[in-house]
Parts: sequence; C-alpha cells; structure tokens
Amino acid sequence: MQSLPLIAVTELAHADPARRHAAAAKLGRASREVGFFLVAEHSVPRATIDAAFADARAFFAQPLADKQRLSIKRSPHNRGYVAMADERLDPRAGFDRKEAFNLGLELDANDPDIVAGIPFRGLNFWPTTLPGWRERMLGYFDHCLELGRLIHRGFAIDLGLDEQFFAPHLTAPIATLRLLHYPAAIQAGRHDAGAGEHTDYGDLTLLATDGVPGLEVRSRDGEWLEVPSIPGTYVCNIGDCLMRWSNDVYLSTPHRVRAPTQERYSIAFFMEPNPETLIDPRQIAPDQAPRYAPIHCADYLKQRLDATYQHRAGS
Ligand SMILES: O=C(O)CCC(=O)C(=O)O
Ligand SMILES: [Fe+2]
Repeated sequence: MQSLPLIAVTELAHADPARRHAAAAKLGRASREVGFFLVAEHSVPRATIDAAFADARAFFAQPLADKQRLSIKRSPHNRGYVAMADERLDPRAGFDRKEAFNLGLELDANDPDIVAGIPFRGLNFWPTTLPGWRERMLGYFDHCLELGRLIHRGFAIDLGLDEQFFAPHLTAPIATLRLLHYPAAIQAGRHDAGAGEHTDYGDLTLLATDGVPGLEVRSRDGEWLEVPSIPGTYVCNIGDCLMRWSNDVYLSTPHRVRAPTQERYSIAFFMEPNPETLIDPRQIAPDQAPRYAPIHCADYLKQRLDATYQHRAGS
C-alpha cells in the first residue's frame, strides 16, 4: 500500500502547539479513514529494534520442549509461548502458520494487583538459557510503551480532548509485546495464512517487521493491499477497543499475513489501557448517540481472547 500515511511522531510532542496540532490532524485523518499508518522519526533506537529481532530469532531457535515449558496454556494472563497451529485468528479459516511469544508488564509476585487477582496482572514467563534476554525485552517493551503513549497524545489532540486525556489510562496498561515467527510457505504460490484475517483487539498496535513482506490490509473497497515492510519504520493500526471507545470515529481495519515465501519475523506491541479503564464512548464522542455500552478494558479484552483461544474457554 503505497499510500499509507507517514507520521513523524516527534512532532506530536513539539513545543509549538501549531506543530503538534498539524501532526495530530494527519494522524487523526489516517485513524478515521484508513485505520493504518506508518510511524517514522520515533525515539526507539535502531540498534534496540535490531537486538529485539536477534533475540526473537534466538528464542524461536530453542528446542520445542524448552518453548513448550513456557506455554501460554499455563497462563490465564495471556503470557508465554504460542506453538505452531495453536491459534486461529480467523475462525472460518485454518490454524495460523506461526509461533509467538507474549510478554506483558513485568510485576513482582507480591504486586498488590497480582495478589488481588486483577485480570491480566500476572507473571511473565522467561527463557532460562538466553543471557540478558529478559532485560533487553523489557527495555524494548518500555520503548514501545513510550511511543504508544506519545501517539495517544496525538489521538487526544485530534479528538478535541484534553491533550492528557489518555495519560491516566496508560499508567500500567495491559499492553502485550508479541514476538512472531512465520516459517516459509510449504509450497510457493499457495495461499496459506500466516495469520488469518482479523482486527486487533486493543487501542493501538505498533508493528516492527524484518523486511520480509506478508502483511496485507483490506481497503475500504474490499481489496487486499500489501503493506510495505520497512525495517526501522513502525506499521501502526487502530484496534477494536479504541474504535469502540471513540464510538467508531476511529476505525480498526481487517488485515492478515500471507505465509511468506521466506521465513519472516515480526514484533507487535498491542497497547490496551489499564485493566480498570472504562471504555465509554460518551467520554470521547459526547455529542453522538453512543453505539456501545461502557465496559471495563479487562472485561472487553477477556471476551476477545476467549473467542480466539480454545484453551481459555471457561477460564
Ligand atoms: O506479523 C505481522 O505482520 C502482523 C501480525 C498481526 O497482525 C497480529 O499479530 O495481530
Ligand atoms: Fe493484527
């Protein structure tokens, strides 16, 4: 898709309000019309992104038994390893040809939220034989969180809200960092799904790719368009939670990943607000008739994940 808008995000925090507003207007237009945009001039160092990809490769290169010890099936909090064919993003299609690893906010076992059983407040699972891996992943997580907060500041400006409207809802968000590995397609030309057609569940997704194409976005007129894969540039999209919160002012857009002709890695950061945040469209679009009932962020996400994963049924 040649026409994905490119947002230079440092402008969203520019000291000159006119510059902030101009960048936010561009971001807003993309969020209302396309639901996807590219992010450049961000503050995540290229070396940090490259190291995250090297760490992802090292993780997935481990023996399956080591990865399975960290299985997401052992976590009610959406953390851990998703094996090949464990997930089906499009329930009408086959299982996805990918493996993944999720981590979230790092908390201490004695954290009051964990002790109180707050949904999605749990412990991360860590590989034990990869030195420095945990620290680098948490460093990358923090960079993504900062970038996600900055983009939310742009959303607030564009939506005519207080510039800091989202800030109190993003202090300890449910955000998930997800490493993804797609093996090469079994047969050239076969249209296997690396990831089935879906929309993302949260507010905002920041996606880093390794340069191997595969991601396709459905345009408003139903055509599948290839998204350029530019290392160092984030592909970002609006998720269903922000679509709902904004009363459909912002759009989440269906996308999928073709099984690539060569092995492909990507790293997604799914940003959802704090678990207790009330997703109430009347806050963002007070002049419109609300299309959705208010719901707590954690309850909304739980509904969506339960529908995706068989192992969560009844959890
Ligand atoms: O790997 C990609 O390019 C996109 C993955 C994706 O859409 C997802 O995990 O939600
Ligand atoms: Fe997605």
